[in-house]
Amino acid sequence: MADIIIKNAYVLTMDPDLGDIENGVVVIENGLIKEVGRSTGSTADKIIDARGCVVMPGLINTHCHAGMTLFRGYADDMHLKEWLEDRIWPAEAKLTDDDIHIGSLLACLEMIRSGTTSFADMYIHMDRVAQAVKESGIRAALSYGMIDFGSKEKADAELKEGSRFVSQWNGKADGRITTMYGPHAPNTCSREFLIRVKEQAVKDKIRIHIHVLETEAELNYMKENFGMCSIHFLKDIDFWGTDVLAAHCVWLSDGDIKILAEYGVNISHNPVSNMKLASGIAPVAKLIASGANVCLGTDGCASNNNLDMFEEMKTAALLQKVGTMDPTALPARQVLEMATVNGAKALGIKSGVLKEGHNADMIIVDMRKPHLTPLHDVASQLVYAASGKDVRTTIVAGKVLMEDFMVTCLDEQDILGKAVQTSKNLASRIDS
Ligand SMILES: N[C@@H](CCSC[C@H]1O[C@@H](n2cnc3c(=O)[nH]cnc32)[C@H](O)[C@@H]1O)C(=O)O
Ligand SMILES: [Zn+2]
Repeated sequence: MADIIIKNAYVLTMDPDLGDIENGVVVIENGLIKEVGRSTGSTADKIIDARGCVVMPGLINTHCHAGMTLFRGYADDMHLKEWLEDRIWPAEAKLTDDDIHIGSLLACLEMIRSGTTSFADMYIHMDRVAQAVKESGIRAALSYGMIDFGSKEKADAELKEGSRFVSQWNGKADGRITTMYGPHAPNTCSREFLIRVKEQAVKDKIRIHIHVLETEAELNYMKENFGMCSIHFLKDIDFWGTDVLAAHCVWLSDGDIKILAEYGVNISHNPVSNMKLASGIAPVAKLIASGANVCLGTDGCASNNNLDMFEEMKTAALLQKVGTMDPTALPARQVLEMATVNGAKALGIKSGVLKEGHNADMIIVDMRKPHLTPLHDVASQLVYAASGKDVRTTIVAGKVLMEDFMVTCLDEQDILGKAVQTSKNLASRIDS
């Protein structure tokens, strides 16, 4: 007997062979998808009737700083450099383990509510982020963010903590937690340090998550200090590969795009953050055309200011269209691929598609709403008309984390109360 059968659903499998199944079933057993099709002979403990709904792979947020939910609305309308150096970094210096735990639980709640089933995170106090992931039931690829600013002492300490985190948490929570190495960026980490991190990551068979060319200032800094941009610089030190997740990649030349595609680098596009911080427009259409794996992230809540991947999908499509002055750029299906299949590839997880043998990570979106009526094209509706608030049910590893808009995995009211209190206490500590 299976665990769950979802029936009467429009099944958006995101699998090129299976395609969309207009009135289909999904069968879940032992955390995995057992069957996807028009009907099933199986029976299950739990039957979910998804009439009028779409069942689809859960969305994968490939660039996040979950603990930063506590800074939602704390520092807006600023340039990245001042935003980080004058507001965010001094505030982060006052964050405690408990703060990060509550902030991460809040992030998990928000993601589960808005249809995200996996996220990639780079932050500090990562044990408590991992604890929040473990408790909530969501899936995540976690990294301790490392910055050395050219100091050998700092480099040693950061790599030690990064490695400790990897060895402590990789594969934990029944495999829902994977880990990555998180060197912050080419302009905050030294060349020597980046080389060491890459060596360690290869040795440990662990992926890498890094910010690359988010701003024009980084491009100028790299040119001044190394006579080349970050893409060529990282090529020069043998950093690139399919094991790397590079966030942002806004300031690329055509030559850079070729390099990223050639090395099979995974690129997390984060359009809302890029627009809010006025960082620029990443050449996503060109990257995809060149064969690069482009996925989608929200970035942290201090530069977004929410974790709604539906909003991110719509923004990605619109930004590419206006950026290239071409309304055919980044069509709805392609954006959905970025947020599902491509994200899974970037994190190295067997999710992002509804297919037998894959992780049972999926969401049910309720389409019986005024703003989702009439329904001519499901992909178009999901990207251009829906929002995270339309997600009715969220399932990760075969466990129902939210059902009929009720979060079942965490005590939502308790976390909301604690988050308010935590951010108040934090604000007064920052001011003192
Ligand atoms: N171990 C490091 C922290 C690095 S964590 C990752 C860092 O990325 C920062 N961050 C968040 N969003 C962005 C962004 O858009 N660009 C660059 N950095 C960001 C975040 O605030 C955090 O400080 C230290 O002790 O300073
Ligand atoms: Zn970031």
